[in-house]
Amino acid sequence: MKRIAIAGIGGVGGYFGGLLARHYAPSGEVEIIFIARGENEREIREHGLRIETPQEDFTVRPSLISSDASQIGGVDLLICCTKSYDLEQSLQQLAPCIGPHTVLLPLLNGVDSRDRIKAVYPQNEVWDGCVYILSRLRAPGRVTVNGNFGSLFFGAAQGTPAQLKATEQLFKAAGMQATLAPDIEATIWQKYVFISSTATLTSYADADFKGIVTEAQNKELLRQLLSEITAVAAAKHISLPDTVAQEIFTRLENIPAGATSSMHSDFKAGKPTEVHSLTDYVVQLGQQLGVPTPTYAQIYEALKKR
Ligand SMILES: NC(=O)C1=CN([C@@H]2O[C@H](COP(=O)(O)OP(=O)(O)OC[C@H]3O[C@@H](n4cnc5c(N)ncnc54)[C@H](OP(=O)(O)O)[C@@H]3O)[C@@H](O)[C@H]2O)C=CC1
Ligand SMILES: CC(C)(CO)C(=O)C(=O)O
Repeated sequence: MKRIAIAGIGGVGGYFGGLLARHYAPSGEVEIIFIARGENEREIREHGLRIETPQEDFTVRPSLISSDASQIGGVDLLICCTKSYDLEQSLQQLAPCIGPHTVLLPLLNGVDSRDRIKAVYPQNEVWDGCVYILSRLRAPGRVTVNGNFGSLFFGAAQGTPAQLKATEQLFKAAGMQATLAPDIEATIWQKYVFISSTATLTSYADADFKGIVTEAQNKELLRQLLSEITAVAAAKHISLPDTVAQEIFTRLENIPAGATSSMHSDFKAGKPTEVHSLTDYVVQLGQQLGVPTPTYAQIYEALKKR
């Protein structure tokens, strides 16, 4: 992997792309390309990308930053970090970067990104991935990370094993907590069960993560959402640990005070949201698989009107 592009320099792309740029861009050992637009692109080009974490603050400069795919040309790995509702448009726009050997790796929340990418680029190798991080683009060129976790899982059932292994080493050398997951489908579903249920409920109840486990009515709604989504996963033959729901309650109890899901932050800010991929998708899948999801359906109807 000699040319790696990160599409979408927001909370996720800024943090993980930033770690790659810090390690590889100065030597040029691997070219790290940021695909960003608007004020964010201008600010990063002029002053670099500032990353603020609880441990350290630093500024990185990528090898190249652009919104113009024809200026970038072909890349070996394209890491997709847009929001779900921007996935297809960004992929179409990035056609000049995607040659026959380009591998694509989505890090979006959701379980259908790989299929959606395959629908646009059926010939390409597409991996799958997910991240655990609390990170926001606070201002153009400035990413802030909250909490002491920031991990990335990736893998592919039909990927090239040597390339997957080499990429894990490349990520780790850059200081990323990256894991090549043996069963990536189960890994992204485990993340999905967490984020779908909590993003749906934090948005609906207008409460942060702590608020949905401390308030009795919210706690009951969370139990119902978890029971519905795990039934959908089981009907899809996804092997999740029996403890998945309990682990989510434990994780929520240990999350920093005031922290909330990115979907809840987007609802509060009046921005577009990922409600389709995080809430409605479970209802749709439930209907296809004959699994009732009444709590999801009722909350989706309410969120749709906001
Ligand atoms: N933030 C977090 O802590 C976490 C987020 N996630 C998931 O990761 C994904 C990304 O989230 P997040 O990083 O928060 O999102 P952000 O909105 O912070 O970042 C996405 C970026 O992509 C840019 N973008 C979209 N289309 C294009 C394009 N065609 N060309 C260039 N740039 C483009 C957007 O630009 P513009 O603003 O101009 O639209 C924006 O800067 C989501 O699926 C989210 O659910 C997962 C775990 C944690
Ligand atoms: C819950 C969290 C912060 C975990 O990574 C997340 O994925 C999100 O807010 O989108």
